[in-house]
Amino acid sequence: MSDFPFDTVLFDLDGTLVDSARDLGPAVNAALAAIGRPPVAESEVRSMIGGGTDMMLTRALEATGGAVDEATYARLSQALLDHYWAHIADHTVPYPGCLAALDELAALGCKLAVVTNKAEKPARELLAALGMTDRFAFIYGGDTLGRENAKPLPAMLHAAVADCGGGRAAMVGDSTYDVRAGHAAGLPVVTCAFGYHDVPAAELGGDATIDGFDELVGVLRSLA
Ligand SMILES: O=C(O)COP(=O)(O)O
Ligand SMILES: [Mg+2]
Repeated sequence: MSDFPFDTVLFDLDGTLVDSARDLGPAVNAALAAIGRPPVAESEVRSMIGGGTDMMLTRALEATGGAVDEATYARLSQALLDHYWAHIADHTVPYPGCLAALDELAALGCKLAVVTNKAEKPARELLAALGMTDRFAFIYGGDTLGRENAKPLPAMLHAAVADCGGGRAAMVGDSTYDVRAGHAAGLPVVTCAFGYHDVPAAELGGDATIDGFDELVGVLRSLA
């Protein structure tokens, strides 16, 4: 029996397991270009990720001249998804040390699951493209339980923990959505300084922050 304090560890995807801004940025810029808007810089896109691709599009439109009518929005949302689907893993990679940390947690007997606001289909496609699918017992996307149940609500987290067999669980994420969802689910939350957020990770209100995946297992032990 492992003395590790958690049975289940839930992970956010974008900005936590994988650095995906270099593929999400061009996708949102393809949508903006369709209506003649200027592109947003990658540094700016990074602060728009975390609420799902529609939230990213809404924020990019606000930053480049304001909202558009519903029909245009629907067209741009589809353009973004089409571009993203075609380039989902062109540049996206797991963060340094991520795979080793997942191996270590698995060896400690932890069940691992993904709880992302990215829609489930592209989340699965991305994890498959990176050869990461089999590491996770369950993969929840922002639409798996209906968009209205995406983070910051805790529904996906509750479901994923139950799927993993219950027990002691922790959440690892990079944004306010993750901290709020984790705490609403009653879980300790580790935030990732290397991810996407508009305030420093240490100010997101999580229980601990890591600067790299080499710190994750030790930090989780310290949360016991
Ligand atoms: O697609 C997004 O904006 C966010 O996805 P995440 O929940 O994995 O950070
Ligand atoms: Mg994220």
